[in-house]
Amino acid sequence: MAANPNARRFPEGFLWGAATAAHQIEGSPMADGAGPSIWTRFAHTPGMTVNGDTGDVACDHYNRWKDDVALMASLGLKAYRFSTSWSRILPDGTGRVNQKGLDFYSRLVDELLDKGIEPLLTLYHWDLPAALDDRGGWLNRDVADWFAEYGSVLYRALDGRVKKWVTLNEPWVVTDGGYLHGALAPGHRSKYETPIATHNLMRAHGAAVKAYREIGKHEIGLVVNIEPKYPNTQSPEDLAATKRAHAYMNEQYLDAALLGKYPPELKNEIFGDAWPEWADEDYALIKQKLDFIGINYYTRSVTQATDSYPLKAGAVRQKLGTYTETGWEVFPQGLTDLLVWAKDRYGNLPTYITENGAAFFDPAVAEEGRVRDPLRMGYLKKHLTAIRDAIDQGCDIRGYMVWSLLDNLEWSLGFSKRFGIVHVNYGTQERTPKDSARWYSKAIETHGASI
Ligand SMILES: N#[N+]C[C@@H]1[C@@H](O)[C@H](O)[C@@H](O)[C@@H]2O[C@H]12
Repeated sequence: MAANPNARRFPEGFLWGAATAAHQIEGSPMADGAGPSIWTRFAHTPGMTVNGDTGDVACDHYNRWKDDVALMASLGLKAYRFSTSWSRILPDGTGRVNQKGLDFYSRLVDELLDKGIEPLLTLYHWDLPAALDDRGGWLNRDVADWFAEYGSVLYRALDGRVKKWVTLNEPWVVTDGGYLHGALAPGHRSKYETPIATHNLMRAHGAAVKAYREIGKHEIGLVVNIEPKYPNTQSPEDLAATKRAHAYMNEQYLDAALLGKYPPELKNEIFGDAWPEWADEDYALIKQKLDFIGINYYTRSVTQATDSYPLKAGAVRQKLGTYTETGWEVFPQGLTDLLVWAKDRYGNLPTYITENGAAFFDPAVAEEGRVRDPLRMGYLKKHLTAIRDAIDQGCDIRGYMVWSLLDNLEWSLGFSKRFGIVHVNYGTQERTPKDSARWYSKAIETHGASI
């Protein structure tokens, strides 16, 4: 009997989209009165990025935004997740509003709506105003008020046209990369600063949600990157290491936001005396009702005990695994496992997969204008199937944003890794939809039946 094509359709209202971030695609970081961000400074610091790549031009989206929205519409996208640059809106981080910066995002939102594409706006995707970093940035408790002020400017200007807001993108990466290991802006390497940055990020998240409840009338949530940890062996050491890694990456931020507490492993097994005691009112600020959570999923980690600092846990490369250009194992089952874990732990909140995708070596644009990227198509197919499986297990998954719409600036990796379903020629800025974009368009058109 022929398979029922509707058997694999996604639920009615499932939101199909793509994601980007301001610093990674916009370029023109100082245009029209904008102030520098920590990434403007970090990328211009010799040795901090591959080939010294910066966001000075990136995908020139700041100038090409209208054509990029037309491209999204041609692909049939129903939603577009993007971030706003805090220092375009508030060049000094607080106080004076740069109207030209606000106008850029207002025009972008109107164009998206005109094309029938729902905007999902992320307030913070790693590009803290340099002026605030000079005042301590995420290490200064005042940052919660600064962030709420920034969010409020945007809420007042855009709420109603924007109906899905995100406070933070991946706070774990902000702290682990920017404060513990120094691989990302602002490039600090301190076991003592990391918990403080974490806590202030979560206080800022809470303050921004509170401000939204006073101004906004729609939905707001938090986006986290989580990665399932599977023990390499059943030895006590590997099991304990896996538990630590899971608490540090997967439980830490959602527990704070949704349960009003941090996992005990953070103080007892990872940070020790570097983990301060926080006041109860901080937890009350952090734990705000959320309308949804966003999960960014890329890979899993088979975990073993190591002497890594301070986690004492590390990933084991799988001999039979398939790996992406960023060294991440392709493991779609991990997405299903994680979604079920989050449902069971946090009570099946409405959830969006706010990022999922892969960097593979893509061939150049062929003469006939094609970019053949079968590995990326296979990755997307497997992970959308994994989401479908999670939905069948009762998870309330509301949408999927492929990372990324465009090849773009991959932070410290510069332009060396391509995640886009659309190829970008950085010399000419020409956009060319890859085979994966055409495949994704069909998936959207058939609501998943063609996957
Ligand atoms: N690396 N990588 C790809 C992707 C990155 O480009 C995004 O900005 C982050 O939100 C998240 O880390 C994922």
